[in-house]
Amino acid sequence: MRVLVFNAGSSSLKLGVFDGERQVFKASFDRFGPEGCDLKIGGETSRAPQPDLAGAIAAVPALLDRHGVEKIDAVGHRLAHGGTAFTGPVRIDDAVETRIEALTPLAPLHNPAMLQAVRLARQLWPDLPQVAVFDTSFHLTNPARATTYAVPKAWRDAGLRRFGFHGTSHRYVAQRAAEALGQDAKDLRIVSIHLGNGASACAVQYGRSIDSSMGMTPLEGLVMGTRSGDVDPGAFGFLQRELGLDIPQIEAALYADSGLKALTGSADMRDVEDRAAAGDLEAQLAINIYAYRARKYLGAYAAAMGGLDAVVFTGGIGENSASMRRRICDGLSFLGLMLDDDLNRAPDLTDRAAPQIQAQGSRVAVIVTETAEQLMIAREVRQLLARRAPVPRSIPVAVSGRHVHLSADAVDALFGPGYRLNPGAPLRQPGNWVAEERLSLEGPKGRLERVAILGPLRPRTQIEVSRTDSFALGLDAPVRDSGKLDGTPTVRLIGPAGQLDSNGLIVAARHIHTSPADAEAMGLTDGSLIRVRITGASGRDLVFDRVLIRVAPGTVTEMHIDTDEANAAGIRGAGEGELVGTAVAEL
Ligand SMILES: Nc1ncnc2c1ncn2[C@@H]1O[C@H](COP(=O)(O)OP(=O)(O)O)[C@@H](O)[C@H]1O
Ligand SMILES: CC(=O)OP(=O)(O)O
Ligand SMILES: [Mg+2]
Repeated sequence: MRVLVFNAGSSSLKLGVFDGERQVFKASFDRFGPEGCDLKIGGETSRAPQPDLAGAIAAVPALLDRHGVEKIDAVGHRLAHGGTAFTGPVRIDDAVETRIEALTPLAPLHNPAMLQAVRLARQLWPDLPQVAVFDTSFHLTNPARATTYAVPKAWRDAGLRRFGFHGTSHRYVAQRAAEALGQDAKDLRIVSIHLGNGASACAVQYGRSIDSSMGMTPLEGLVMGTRSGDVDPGAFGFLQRELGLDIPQIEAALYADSGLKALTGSADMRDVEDRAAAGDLEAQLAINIYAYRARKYLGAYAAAMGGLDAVVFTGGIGENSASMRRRICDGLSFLGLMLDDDLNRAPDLTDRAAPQIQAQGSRVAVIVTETAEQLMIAREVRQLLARRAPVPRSIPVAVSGRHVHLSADAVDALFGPGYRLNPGAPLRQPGNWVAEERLSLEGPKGRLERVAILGPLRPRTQIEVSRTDSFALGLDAPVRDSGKLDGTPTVRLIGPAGQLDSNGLIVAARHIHTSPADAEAMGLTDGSLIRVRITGASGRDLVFDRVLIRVAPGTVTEMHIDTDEANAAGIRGAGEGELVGTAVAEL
């Protein structure tokens, strides 16, 4: 299948034609100005007359004609804002186009050009499938504590929340970094730093985005080409009182006349670096501000994830500016992150290489790689068009009350050296049981008594509670997949023979255990995320999105939810779920 991809950014238009994974045509327009722009085709750069993005998009049909690009089977489009409505790629029809248009005020620098590309392509190829891929959807896994602004409820009810952008890029480079390290992204805590004209950092914890520096709009966070990134919201009142500016004026200036452009007169990091090297003090300050902001987010995300395994740089600046990478990473040896200057100087990024540039002995890997938004969009288009609808079937639902999995050391500490737990009632998953023994949990706020212990023993102690329980304990338990325990809070376990302070306190992410045969029959694969409708006698039916599929031989198909989720769906003990759709895949 040949897929044409439009990636309209805020300062460039990138085009790609992909035959499967192979890119057969590549072009980009950038550095727009009144006298035209740079047009890159393959590796050749020439000047073209288009002064802006709109002109470049209008010039695409002639460009494709000139280069004999034909026999396209589908078209993919990058869209910046998908709100909460678009959780993954979607076939574009009139209704989808209207919904995308409604989101334009939230991405005024991006959605208009992107929509222009959509309209042009739908006009040119009315019979081809057209697919929108959204920057925001990768970040829909962010927990509420990351997406919620502390503002009046009426504002939040109206939709004010954080989203995050550059999701296609963060997803690709995090995955690429994991591959380069020979590890599974599900075992890594990665900070992805995309520094293009727009810039954002993203915390990718065990394969999922848990936070990113852009917010409701692509204005929050890092310093960018023409955007401010973080500013005190108190600035709005100040600017109105002191300069008589109204909100549209302030907003327009924060999007288009701030960032590097405001600090130096040029939005282009190449110019800023050249001027700084020639002794320009404003350019030097701009570089310092830019790097300092990025370094702060890097440190913040290491803290948010409870540790850091890898940092990956991408985007025009992240890929090409060794000095910016150096400045961002300086002073982070306390995190175990040290750069190697020689490796950093000129990493070879050809053929999607992802070289490591950390120093010997650095605990944190540092990777540079070219982003591949167009390739990812082409993949998403192929996958969406090939996707077999999941085969609906009913799935038994089990409600997991609070429980603990203990290590052998923990059993010794709590029940006495050499103690063996007594297996009681068997669980549905073969080989698993509830022990006859119980223990207590204690946190700074309170205590939970008679907590169940599940066997067999595990290499690491893991304590699974509901969100409500975590507040009763006074601890902030993160939502995690089983076994992903680094950086989790410590809780006191109290047994008859002793007590033990152990980390490993989590709220278990909802999931479905299934066997390879059942997964095949349902059209599902390990690691995919699906949507399940829970039906019960209570009439409080609920659709759970993003339920993780865990395929393993010898398992009985069963969905596990916690007591908070069960209460919300009005089920007790056990219930039934029905597979109703597939959500976006994770990394
Ligand atoms: N060699 C380089 N050194 C420093 N910055 C560079 C270099 N090459 C490109 N850049 C910067 O990359 C930014 C554009 O990034 P890019 O990812 O292409 O933009 P977009 O967000 O529009 O896709 C510009 O600020 C440009 O100056
Ligand atoms: C969302 C965003 O900022 O995109 P870009 O970097 O292409 O401007
Ligand atoms: Mg970009």
